[in-house]
Amino acid sequence: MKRFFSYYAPYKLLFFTDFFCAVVVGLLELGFPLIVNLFIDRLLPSGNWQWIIIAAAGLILVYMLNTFLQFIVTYYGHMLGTNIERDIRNDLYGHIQRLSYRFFDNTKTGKLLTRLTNDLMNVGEMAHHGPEDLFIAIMTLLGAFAIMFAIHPQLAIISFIIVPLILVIAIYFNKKMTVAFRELFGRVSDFNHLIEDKIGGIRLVQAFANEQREYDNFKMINDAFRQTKLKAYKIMAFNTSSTYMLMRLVTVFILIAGAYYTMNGELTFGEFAAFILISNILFKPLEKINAVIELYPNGIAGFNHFTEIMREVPDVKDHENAVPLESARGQIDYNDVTFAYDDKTVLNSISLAINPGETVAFVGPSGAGKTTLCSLLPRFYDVTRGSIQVDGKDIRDYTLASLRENIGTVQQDVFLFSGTLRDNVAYGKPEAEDEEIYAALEKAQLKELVDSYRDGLDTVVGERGVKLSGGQKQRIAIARMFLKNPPILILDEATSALDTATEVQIQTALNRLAEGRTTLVIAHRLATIKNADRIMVVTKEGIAENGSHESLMAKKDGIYKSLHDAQFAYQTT
Ligand SMILES: Nc1ncnc2c1ncn2[C@@H]1O[C@H](COP(=O)(O)OP(=O)(O)OP(=O)(O)O)[C@@H](O)[C@H]1O
Repeated sequence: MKRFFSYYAPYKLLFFTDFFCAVVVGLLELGFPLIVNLFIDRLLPSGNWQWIIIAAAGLILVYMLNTFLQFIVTYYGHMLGTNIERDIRNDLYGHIQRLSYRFFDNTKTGKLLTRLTNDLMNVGEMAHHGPEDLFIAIMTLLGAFAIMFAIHPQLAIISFIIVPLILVIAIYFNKKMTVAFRELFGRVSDFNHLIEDKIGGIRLVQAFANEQREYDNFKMINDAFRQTKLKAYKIMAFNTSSTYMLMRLVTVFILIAGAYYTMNGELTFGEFAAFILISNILFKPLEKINAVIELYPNGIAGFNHFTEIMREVPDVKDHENAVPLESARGQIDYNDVTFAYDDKTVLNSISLAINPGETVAFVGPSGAGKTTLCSLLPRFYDVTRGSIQVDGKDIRDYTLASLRENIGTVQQDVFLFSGTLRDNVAYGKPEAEDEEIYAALEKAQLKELVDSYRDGLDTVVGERGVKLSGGQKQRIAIARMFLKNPPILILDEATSALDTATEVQIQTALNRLAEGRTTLVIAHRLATIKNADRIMVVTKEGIAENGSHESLMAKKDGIYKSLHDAQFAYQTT
């Protein structure tokens, strides 16, 4: 709660203006029955039209003022809620971005989508309506009671007897709704996950002609979503209708008891009318309290989900005395490195040294841990035991941002953002001039292609770059690296076969990119790494072989030699 209210701090003025206007609106509403009372008991018997018109004109002024205040309450009140929603969303997004690979390995994107959208909309609604409506409702109830009590204490007490019962019922249903809405939120997030997964993979679905199966699956989840929603709405309907019934009972009570007191001469006609009108006004705060109670579970569930994610601590982060890595020379040392994903040990006591400017290729069976080994260098994960050093210093002693600025990664599965070519190439250097971008494209063997597009650098690449071929995407990733110009490179070689011309283009671009940088290549096709300074064979047991292509080929029963021979035999068949 403390955290929730801290979001109001920057908007104190907005909050109090909105609050003040809402209080005045509530008070002015209460004035109307009193004016009717005056009308019936004083002005009507006097027969003085002048006073009647003055009173009517006064009433119009009051209504105009109220209309203006209502506008402020509705607009600025929602502005308050939206501002808070925006701030919470910014904090959440900022935090999510800092979380480590491990978090994303175990979290569904659809869930995060729900947290950032639906959940926070509900929090915004609660932020606006929660405290304000509750306070105004309680104030109006007390004000109404005070007026009724001043007119006729006994009738006032009779009218209010049911109010606590209405509140008790509302609280009872609120508890039930909290449970129902929590379930509903879970369903929304499953739903978003499903949509994200299946629409993202629509090409695969269509390629396997699995539309019907996916549609049936979707219908099933959609139905479960509907069921959960109906459950929540049923509780809501019980709450609304039982409260409505009890509130109408209040009117009947007032009618009967009021008629009795009026006939006994304890109440004037005007006071009787005022009582009935106030009982109608009474419904408003009760309905408001009810609405807040309906809103509350949504908002609380949303805010709880928010705090849950905010409590996630990134397992890879800067330590207090971390220093920036300026421009790395590129000396890399793995010292007795062991690494496990959760409880699955992938790397065991690996030690290796790479000299500045050297190109080292990692080869080995699939799943041996080549990618994992390289992803420890930019600290996508931290080592479980041992240490990795860059230029003689533990990478955990450098600030994370500076370490990653010094390392460029070209992944086998190139990710492009939906935007233009310029956005994607200049992603690592947004301030780059067009000439620089073109120079990078040239080095990546892509300039001709970009020139052939009518929109040049402004060509839209489609979602995840669907409008480009695999080879083109690879070269965009390479161009990105030319622009970023890091001293250390990690190249996760594409496994997919490209045509010879494209392969030659990419290889030329990669060789050029590797020049003068310390380069770690995760190699799948051995033909491409013959010229690497050194080749290391990674197996589940560790680095099994280490040397140049020639020296490894000279080993009679060497793993590299057998891998190489097997690939060569496969390619020539
Ligand atoms: N994020 C992850 N969470 C849990 N286990 C993982 C994760 N990434 C990889 N693994 C597991 O770690 C092991 C090593 O995977 P890695 O991708 O490093 O191997 P690789 O040698 O690069 O394989 P390939 O040549 O097929 O790309 C595999 O058994 C894999 O299943």
